[in-house]
Amino acid sequence: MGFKVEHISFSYQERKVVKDISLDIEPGFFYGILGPNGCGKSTLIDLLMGHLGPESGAVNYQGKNVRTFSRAELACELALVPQNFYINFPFTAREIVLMGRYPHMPRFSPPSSHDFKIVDDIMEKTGTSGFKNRYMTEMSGGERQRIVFARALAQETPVLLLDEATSNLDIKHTLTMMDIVAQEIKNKGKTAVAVIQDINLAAAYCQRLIIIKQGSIAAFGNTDKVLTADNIKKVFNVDSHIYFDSYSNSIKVSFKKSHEKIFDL
Ligand SMILES: Nc1ncnc2c1ncn2[C@@H]1O[C@H](COP(=O)(O)OP(=O)(O)OP(=O)(O)O)[C@@H](O)[C@H]1O
Repeated sequence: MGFKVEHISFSYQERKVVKDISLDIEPGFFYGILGPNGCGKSTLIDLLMGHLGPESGAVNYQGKNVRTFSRAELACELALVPQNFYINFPFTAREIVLMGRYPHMPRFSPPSSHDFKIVDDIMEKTGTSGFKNRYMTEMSGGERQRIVFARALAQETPVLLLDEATSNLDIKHTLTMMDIVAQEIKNKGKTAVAVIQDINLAAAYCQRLIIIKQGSIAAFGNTDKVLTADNIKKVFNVDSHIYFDSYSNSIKVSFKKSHEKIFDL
């Protein structure tokens, strides 16, 4: 059933940043959210997660208002890789990934051998085993981001929400993370909704795009239908050329720089 978002609006103080958004997010697809800085992408993720409540309209998940789920219930359904993850307590990387198992553990019970196996398998898969005993407070931004991704996988939820989850990652780890998300969708029928700044990365992985401009939906649909030069111009005010790239087997966007050639490259 997925998410049914019905006419939601949200303001910070007096300023409306989400304006009458309606969306159906069907299970089993990779959705990308694109749009300029400050257009409301992270706020939309917070509304989907139930962290924020809309001032009008509703976010329904599996036919029920997301705000009526308990925190524990939601943690078994939705896992978030946030844009920023701050921690000042010296947990090790493995302890953080193990936190992804908490929603599945009976109250006051220690983690089982099954929980530890899931954690260790996921750390292996995400290439994070090498620093499992290191403190999160002593890791680089990209290393921390990979651990928070591993924690979200350990939660074993049907839905993954990613808010610029690859922003600190090098190209190898970016592709690894996106491949893992795509496999989770294909093999386990999961749903992913990812805020992505890199339009070409979204084009390569996302089956459907939600393009936002100033808090409203500018375009929504299959990537090959909505990723057009017209939409990019309308939303980002940038000229572009869209083509199919057989090497990456995906749509690519080439952007026009300023009209004057600045340097000879
Ligand atoms: N806690 C807050 N209080 C007041 N205004 C906020 C708050 N959080 C965000 N905003 C404002 O709401 C608008 C939407 O913010 P949001 O973080 O959703 O944008 P975004 O599309 O995710 O941006 P970016 O691409 O820069 O991450 C922005 O103008 C931002 O300044």
